[in-house]
Amino acid sequence: MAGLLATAELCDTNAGLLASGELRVLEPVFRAYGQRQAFSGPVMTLKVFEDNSLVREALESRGEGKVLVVDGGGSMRCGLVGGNLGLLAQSMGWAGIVVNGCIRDVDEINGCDIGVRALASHPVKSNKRGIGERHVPVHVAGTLIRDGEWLYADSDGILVSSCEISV
Ligand SMILES: O=C([O-])CC(=O)C(=O)O
Repeated sequence: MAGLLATAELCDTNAGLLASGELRVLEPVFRAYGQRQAFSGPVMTLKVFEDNSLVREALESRGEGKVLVVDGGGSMRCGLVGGNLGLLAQSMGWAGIVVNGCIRDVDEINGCDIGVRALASHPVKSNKRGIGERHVPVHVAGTLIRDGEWLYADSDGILVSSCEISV
């Protein structure tokens, strides 16, 4: 796709970075949502548990092409992103959202011009108590992801790199 890097090609041409761990592959546990099947950008991390206050707060700021990585601890008990937050992410210029947890309002999110990856959907909303951490290293799908690293997602999978990779 124009302007986006294919993850398979990135892995083929950066075997050294893969071996050193500078380039890492998330375990293939995600479902794809949103209009953008492929997306990439610098990462902002959040660590939360069944509370999406910090997710809303992050998406209310300018995305500038960034990818919001939300480590929701893999909870299967509520959705951390819904249709309103999907629209907010789109209007604030986020490239995508990766959720280690669930989302809801799937049909609405699928209409948004962003890329979304999540473990599953769940109809229940999350708590809103403002609890969580911003910009902390997170472990998602077997992979360490640090704030400011680069994430590349397409139909084949999701990669995280310590620095931006160009072809
Ligand atoms: O606000 C929430 O909890 C998530 C949601 O339903 C939405 O974004 O529309």
